[in-house]
Amino acid sequence: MFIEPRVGNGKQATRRGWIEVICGSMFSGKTEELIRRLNRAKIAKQKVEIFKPALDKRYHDEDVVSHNANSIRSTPIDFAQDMLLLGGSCDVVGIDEAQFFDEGLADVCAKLANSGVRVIAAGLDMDYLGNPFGPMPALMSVSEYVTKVHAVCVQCGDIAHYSFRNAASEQQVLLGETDSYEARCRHCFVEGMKAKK
Ligand SMILES: Nc1ncnc2c1ncn2[C@@H]1O[C@H](COP(=O)(O)OP(=O)(O)O)[C@@H](O)[C@H]1O
Ligand SMILES: Cc1cn([C@H]2C[C@H](O)[C@@H](COP(=O)(O)O)O2)c(=O)[nH]c1=O
Ligand SMILES: [Zn+2]
Repeated sequence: MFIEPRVGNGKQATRRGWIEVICGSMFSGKTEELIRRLNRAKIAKQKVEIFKPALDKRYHDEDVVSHNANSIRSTPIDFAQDMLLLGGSCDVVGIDEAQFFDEGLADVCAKLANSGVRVIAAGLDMDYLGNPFGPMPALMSVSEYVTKVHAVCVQCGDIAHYSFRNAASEQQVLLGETDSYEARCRHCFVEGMKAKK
């Protein structure tokens, strides 16, 4: 389990920020883990702001909601840049569905962290083809902490780190749940991709 770091010699003149990334496939518990960390920050009476891409309105217009119905209030925004205005005065900024943000995300998160904000971003590291998703690789490379969480393969019960798409669409962005996706291990993902051809 991720434990909030508290390091340093206590002589720092200014607040220090950092970036945490929670990544993995669909159903791997990214949103649950994000909500857990943000709730702990709220218990510590820290000022918390949560953002999600405006395009993700699967469960709720504003809330970030996990597959097992945990939720937390968030602000939907269109551009990563919007976080600078709203998140700059916070102790902690949470981001869900980070893969849907524009390529400016890593830079925005770095700016927030440099100004003393703790940034926690959750997102898919790979799309349905198994390719890196949007700004995630860049974000992971500038982060202090990367936690990869795993789902359970619905085919064989092994650990899953792929999101296998059952729907016909070949667009990278296709919002959905178990209607269109299943968590799969490497073996079952490769078998599924072969069967599609
Ligand atoms: N194949 C699966 N493997 C693991 N958890 C699953 C699976 N399918 C559904 N779930 C549910 O999804 C929850 C995780 O949801 P969530 O945090 O929203 O995941 P993510 O944000 O990574 O998609 C689990 O606690 C479990 O209740
Ligand atoms: C793999 C993949 C997923 N999506 C969509 C499907 C869901 O709406 C979200 C992921 O949500 P989760 O909280 O991680 O379960 O992303 C997509 O648009 N394209 C893809 O390749
Ligand atoms: Zn499997």
